[in-house]
Amino acid sequence: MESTVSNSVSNGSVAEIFASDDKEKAGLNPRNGFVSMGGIGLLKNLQPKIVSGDFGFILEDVPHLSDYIPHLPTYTNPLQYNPAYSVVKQYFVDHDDTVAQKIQQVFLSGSRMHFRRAGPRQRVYFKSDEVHACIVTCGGLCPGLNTVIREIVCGLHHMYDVKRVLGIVGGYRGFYSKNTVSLTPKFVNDIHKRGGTILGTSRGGHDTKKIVDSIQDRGINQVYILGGDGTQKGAAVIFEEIRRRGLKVAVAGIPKTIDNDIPVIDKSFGFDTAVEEAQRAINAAHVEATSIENGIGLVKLMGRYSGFIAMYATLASRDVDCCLIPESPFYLEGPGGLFEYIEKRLKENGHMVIVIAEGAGQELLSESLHSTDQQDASGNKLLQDVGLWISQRIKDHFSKRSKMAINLKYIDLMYMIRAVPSNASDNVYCTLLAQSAVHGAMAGYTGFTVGPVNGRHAYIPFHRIIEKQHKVVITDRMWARLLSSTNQPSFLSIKDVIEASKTESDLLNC
Ligand SMILES: Nc1ncnc2c1ncn2[C@@H]1O[C@H](COP(=O)(O)OP(=O)(O)O)[C@@H](O)[C@H]1O
Ligand SMILES: O=P(O)(O)OC[C@H]1O[C@](O)(COP(=O)(O)O)[C@@H](O)[C@@H]1O
Ligand SMILES: [Mg+2]
Repeated sequence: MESTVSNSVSNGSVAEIFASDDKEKAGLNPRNGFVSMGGIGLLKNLQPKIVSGDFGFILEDVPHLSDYIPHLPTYTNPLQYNPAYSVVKQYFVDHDDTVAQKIQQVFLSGSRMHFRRAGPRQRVYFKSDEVHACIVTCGGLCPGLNTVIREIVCGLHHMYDVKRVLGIVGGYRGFYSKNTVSLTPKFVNDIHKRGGTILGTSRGGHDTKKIVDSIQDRGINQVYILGGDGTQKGAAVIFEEIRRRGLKVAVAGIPKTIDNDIPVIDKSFGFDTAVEEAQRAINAAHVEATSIENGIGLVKLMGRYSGFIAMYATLASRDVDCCLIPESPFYLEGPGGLFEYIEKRLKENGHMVIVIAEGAGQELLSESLHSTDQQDASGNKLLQDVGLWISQRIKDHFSKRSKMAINLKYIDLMYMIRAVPSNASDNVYCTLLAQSAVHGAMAGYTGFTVGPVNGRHAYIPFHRIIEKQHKVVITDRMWARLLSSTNQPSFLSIKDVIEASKTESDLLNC
């Protein structure tokens, strides 16, 4: 790969080019595109590692321990002698291997953003007996957390002969306020069959100094952090503090979000399991609705700011007549509103199924319930129960203003879909994530989140994961597919469409 940084260097190794403290001395000018982090002022020192090549090729690289620790020794990767791997053709990922962010491209136009491809490297930056790893899980539950924990422990042990892995109990605050647990392959053997996280989790409690002190005091040199957007923000701050102290500690993030709200990656683990689990409730709602005159089955699903679970569960089921998500505003009364649509559907079919994401219609609730701006310990807005509210509004409307007698059954599925163990495909996905994270840390990469981009696992710098939330784009084809599958009105005004197009171009630019 012919690579240049601001037109001034070519043919250099990426890690060499960005032995970062030298880059200003060398007169290089990596693109100074630091992003706004929403409250993480500390990250202002972190500069993206950008390498440009021919024909608009851009590699957005991840940090490496050798960026800030000179003369680090390297070692032959022990996988070279592992009978399972040594027979695999091209087992090691080449230094120049990258993954394209977009596979669909307008001919010869624009830049082509790439990430570093995940996987084992020929040389590693840790000796097996030197590694002291730890794993922590933060934020809400998600199917697959235990599988990732298991596979990090087993991957370190079986592939790299690493014996010392600590479990940090109870999320970030566990670093400084709880005892740790020693994780061995035997200890984690069966945990993928259980929902939740064997390590426990929490919100809030992110104290950077105390966490990094604990890492330093315990002699930990690889930190695996499982969590959603909030957790990855926390991981980015931890990484920066570790780098400031000049510690040889690799920080690897594994994205966890049942809402699928993390950008760049194709999909988050546990999402498929959640969608599958939602099918059972939608089926139940459908059975209830079809068994009684003018039956309405209403199912509330998770999705704080992103309606992916509701959208995919609806598309998968085909029994849903209306899907309401946070990204698509709707209204109740008058022509084109929800009540009118319900009446029409009941007249046509005699029953109806509605799926609603927890974050949908919050602006309508605030108008009628005078909401207070309460937050959870992590600073996430606490939402009002849209399911109960809308059930009541529908009942009131049909009892008072319409002559139609309805029978509404409300199923709140919120926590049911995230406490279950992960399904087969999520288990495989979790295994790949865990192994990619282990390979990356062993190879000395740090300050990265791992995840599939167009089907290939890649190392993605933290700032790309946390700068925006991944949301359903309602001017996109997927939402159009949903509308044509349910036949529901779009509820959109011209103003909403313009707003949505703006969001779409923001997302495309991220
Ligand atoms: N901006 C931030 N900076 C540092 N830590 C954060 C930040 N946002 C969230 N965290 C921490 O990350 C953890 C999980 O965040 P939370 O938003 O609850 O869940 P999730 O990671 O699933 O989005 C919490 O311990 C929280 O304190
Ligand atoms: O676990 P809590 O605090 O009740 O929070 C529920 C929230 O957790 C989620 O399941 C996931 O949120 P995170 O990914 O931020 O952890 C949301 O869908 C939901 O709003
Ligand atoms: Mg979150």
